[in-house]
Amino acid sequence: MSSMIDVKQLQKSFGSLDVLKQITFEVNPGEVVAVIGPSGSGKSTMLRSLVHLEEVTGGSIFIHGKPLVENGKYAGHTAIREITASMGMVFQHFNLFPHLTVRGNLELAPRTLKRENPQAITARSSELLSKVGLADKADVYPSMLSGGQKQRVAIARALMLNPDILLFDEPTSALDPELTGEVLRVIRQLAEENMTMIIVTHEMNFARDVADRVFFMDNGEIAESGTPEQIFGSPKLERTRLFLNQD
Ligand SMILES: Nc1ncnc2c1ncn2[C@@H]1O[C@H](COP(=O)(O)OP(=O)(O)OP(=O)(O)O)[C@@H](O)[C@H]1O
Repeated sequence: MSSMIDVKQLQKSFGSLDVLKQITFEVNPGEVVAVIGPSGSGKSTMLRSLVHLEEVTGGSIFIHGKPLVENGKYAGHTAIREITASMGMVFQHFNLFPHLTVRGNLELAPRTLKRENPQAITARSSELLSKVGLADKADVYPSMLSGGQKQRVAIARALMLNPDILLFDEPTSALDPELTGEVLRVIRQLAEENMTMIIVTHEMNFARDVADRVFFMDNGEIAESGTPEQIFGSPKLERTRLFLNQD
């Protein structure tokens, strides 16, 4: 089985700060990977590198076997656009466009790309808003929504271009505790539908339940990786336990 995401010796520095130190991992189709670890360990930078929101300083990223960057050398603009279009990203702070309605947020990218006719795009945005339980919010502006609703809109938006990989950067960290459940339910449903996902999260119970594998990042490295049972259950993983106990 060929891997969906193949990262080799990924390296990223900001000046003299080595944020990613030769990170290597693979993600298989349909796999859900939860990334945990202390603040500043490089989780966001790793995720953002996959969708070219950060340029790495060394190493390789292959998506579906296609090189986004190989040994530190980036593919051309067209190839980068094609490769990153197969991935959707959901951010901590939703990043919705405030001047567009919910439906406008979903339809902006597909309308700009003009790959589908407008009727097909509208049918798809309606379908995805139903999927995240917000069919009745199509015509409202983001400012009218709760944080949990905004994040569900952001997830629906990320699905509009039919990605086969979804990346989540702390999707519930900006939410009041009572609103995290509705967002986690949507992510769990996507996992049941076999969406390939990498989820950076501080929700340990969620990571334990939904992930096939857990990466524990520390100081720019994947310090430990394994099944949730291995990561959360083994007394051998001292560094991980220390972090989990702090949380
Ligand atoms: N644009 C930047 N310029 C300089 N340093 C940066 C930049 N972006 C991130 N860093 C640094 O890189 C390190 C890793 O940051 P990153 O956001 O990837 O960590 P993280 O594990 O996601 O942390 P958190 O859980 O707090 O979001 C931090 O020390 C951060 O200060």
